[in-house]
This record gives sequence, C-alpha cells and structure tokens, in this order.
Amino acid sequence: MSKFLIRGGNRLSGSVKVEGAKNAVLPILAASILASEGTSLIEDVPWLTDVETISEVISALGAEVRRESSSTLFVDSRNVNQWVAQESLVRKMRASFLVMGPLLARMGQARVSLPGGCAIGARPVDQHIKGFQSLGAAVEIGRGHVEVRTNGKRLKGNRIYLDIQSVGATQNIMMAACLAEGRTVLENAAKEPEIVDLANYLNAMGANVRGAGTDVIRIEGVDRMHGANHTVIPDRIQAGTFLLAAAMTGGDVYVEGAISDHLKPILAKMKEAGVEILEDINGVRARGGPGSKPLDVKTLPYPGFPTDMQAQMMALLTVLPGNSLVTESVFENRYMHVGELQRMGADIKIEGRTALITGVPYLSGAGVTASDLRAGAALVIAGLGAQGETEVQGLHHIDRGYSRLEEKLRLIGADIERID
Ligand SMILES: CC(=O)N[C@H]1[C@@H](OP(=O)(O)OP(=O)(O)OC[C@H]2O[C@@H](n3ccc(=O)[nH]c3=O)[C@H](O)[C@@H]2O)O[C@H](CO)[C@@H](O)[C@@H]1O
Ligand SMILES: C=C(OP(=O)(O)O)C(=O)O
Repeated sequence: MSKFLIRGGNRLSGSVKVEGAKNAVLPILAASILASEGTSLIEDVPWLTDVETISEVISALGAEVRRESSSTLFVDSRNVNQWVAQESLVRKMRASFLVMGPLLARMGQARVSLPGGCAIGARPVDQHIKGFQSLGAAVEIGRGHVEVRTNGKRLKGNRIYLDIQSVGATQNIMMAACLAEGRTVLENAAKEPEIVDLANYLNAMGANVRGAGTDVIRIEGVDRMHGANHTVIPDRIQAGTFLLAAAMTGGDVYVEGAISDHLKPILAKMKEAGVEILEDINGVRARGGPGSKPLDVKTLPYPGFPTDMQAQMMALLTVLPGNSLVTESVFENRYMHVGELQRMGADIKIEGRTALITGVPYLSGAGVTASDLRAGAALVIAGLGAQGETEVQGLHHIDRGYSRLEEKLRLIGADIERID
C-alpha cells in the first residue's frame, strides 16, 4: 500500500498547471460512444485512474481508445456493438453509469450495474431512470443492475423535470436525448461547467443542445452523430485544491489555467477569510493566508460552493481563528475526513449536516487515512500546513482525481514523497 509522507511547514510558492477536469472528461468519454461515424481526439485529458477505468468501460463496449500523447486520447466508437457494461469496471467507478444514456440512444438497449453508494452517501440513480422512462424506454431493475430498452422504437423527446439538480442525471438524459426523435426539454437541470463542456462536445459531434449552463436545457434530436475534436476544460476542483494548499502554508502560488469564473464561490470564501486572491485570464494566484476570519460555508449545486471542495476548505478552517460553520447539503455523509483531521489536533464538532470548527493555532502531523478522493486532498492540505510529519494512506482515492499530486506539490516547495 503506498502512502504519502509529508513534512509540514514549507511555504508553497511558484506556479502549478491545472489539468483537464476529471468530471468533464468522464462524461465526455461516455458520450463518445454516440458517434457512429468518424473519430474523436480529446485534448487535455488528465492521467487519472478514473480516466483509465472509463476508457476500459467503453473499450469493452467495442470502442478503440488510444493515448496519442500524455494528454491526448483518440477514440473510435464506430464499432461499438455491446450493450452490457462490464460489471467489474462499473463497480470500480460510479461515473461508469454515464454510459447508460449514450448506449440506450445508440444501441436501443443498455444494461449497467447499479453503482451503489460510496463513502460520501447513498447516491441513488432514480432521476436518471425517470429521465430514460420519460424518453420512452422500458426500465427493469433487478439482480443489481438496471436494464433499459426502447423495444425497437426510437427514443422520443419529452419534457422532463428533475426533482434534484443532479449533475449525472442531467448528463445521462442529455446524452440519451441527442439521438431521440424530436425535442427534449430538461428542466431544473444542473448547471455545472462540466455540463457545458459536455454539451459543447455533443454539439461538435453533430447534436443540437441549447441552454447548458442554465436550468433549462433543450435538445433537438438528430439522426446520427460523429466523432469530434475537443479540449477538456480545466479542473476547477484541482485548481481550488492548489489554491487552498497555498493558503494553508501562507504561500504564494499561481495556478496556471484556472478559470476564475468557475472558481467564484471558492475564491469568494478565500477572500472573505483574508487570503489575497489575484485573478487574470490565464490563471489565479493565492498569496498570504491562511486567513484571519472564520467562515460560514454551505455546499450547494453550482454556482454554489462545491461539495467537492468542502473537505479541503475544512482543512483550512481548522487553523482560522474563531468558529467556522460548514453545512454539507449535497451529500448526506461527506464528513469522513473529520475524524482524521481531529487526529491532527483539529477541533470539530458535527451536528447532523453541520460541522462547527473552532480554529486551533496549528495542526500536528499524524498517521491518517483517506476515505475518499477529496477527503484525501484535505488530509494532504492539512499535512502541508501541520507541524511535524504526516502519513496519508489510501492514495488510490487521491489518484482518482489528481495525477502525480506529490510531484506537482514538490515543484512548488512541498516536502512530500510517495512511499510504496
Ligand atoms: C463524475 C462526477 O461528475 N461526479 C460529480 C457529480 O456526481 P453525481 O453526478 O453522482 O452527483 P449528483 O449531482 O447526481 O448528486 C447530487 C445529489 O443528488 C442525489 N441524487 C442524484 C441522482 C439521482 O438520481 N437521485 C439523487 O437523489 C445524490 O445522492 C446527491 O445527494 O456531481 C457531484 C455533485 O456536484 C460531485 O460531488 C461529483 O464529483
Ligand atoms: C465525488 C467525486 O467523484 P465521483 O462522483 O466520481 O465519486 C469527486 O470528484 O469528488
């Protein structure tokens, strides 16, 4: 089992380049199977285990996926001929469920294992299923999987209202509707930048999707789609993680490629705490820190504060003077990092979905374990700011969303190594 060994206290400084967004590239690779003609070149693909998994999922369905360079993937989906996603792969990564919409649209049927819950919550897929049914698919749930089929007919556009602004359901339904007959209107849709990125790729493939980024998305079905070239947007969560790491160490770090517009809720909170934030068109810089004012943070769908930054923000709050409040309103169980931060000396009390964090003068290094991806990122941030040595276990979670994180952090002055 590998672990990170972090000797805390180094001030981070310099420039770090943000990679393409994991949460954009996963649905984009799922969408690539809608192309019955031509091939796709996807640029700025991060080197992550999740990307490998989705590549394996679509390869097993008949697509050809090839790395053209360290950040470019070639995808040829013309020969996709399977409609059952491989269970062992789907169980490895929840986002594999995103192949259901495109498979249903392209093959007229699809079977994908129920992804189940994970360390952050139960994560049902009822909204995805409601969407497929509204488009005319018959749905069968049993033996741990969901099977959808059109019974020889084409999907039919419809008006669909999501009960929850679900990112995955918005993407899955949007992809299925691309090849449906007529117009689909998706209301109360999620508005994340990754949804806009997916819509841009779909449109480049010949789809007709309008309104992505607002809560009403209109999709006019087309008869066929083709491969297209696309560059993935920068990862706002990764960018936010580097900015918070800089603040935690009182450093000065420029995150090259970060889009400040996508980071608004994170930057607003960092400024409120007293961290200096400088934005330009090529990136964002965080200087000074960790800040001097406690914060009240509530996670919400975009453009609210992202749940995927909650744990990392909490790491910073542990050393801000006064009482900070965090309310996790997106996932019911996303506080697994709290116990680990407490082991490092943090003063945190949980009451239902709210955490009360009373700032301590400093954290102390300890042996801690990542329970999920962002919990892992939070522990790395905490370790970078802590006095003494921190060992972080559970790196397979971190590797899902940050490629070679230790190398990037070392380049900006962190004392961190991976020990196998
Ligand atoms: C690969 C990817 O992009 N993952 C992101 C995506 O996950 P994901 O797409 O799974 O998250 P959703 O937006 O769907 O989930 C939001 C909330 O809605 C609930 N829900 C969702 C679907 C459904 O059918 N029924 C239902 O009740 C979930 O349990 C959760 O409480 O958005 C989350 C919220 O920003 C992020 O934390 C994840 O990093
Ligand atoms: C929760 C996350 O991802 P996933 O939806 O793939 O579990 C995340 O990126 O923080």
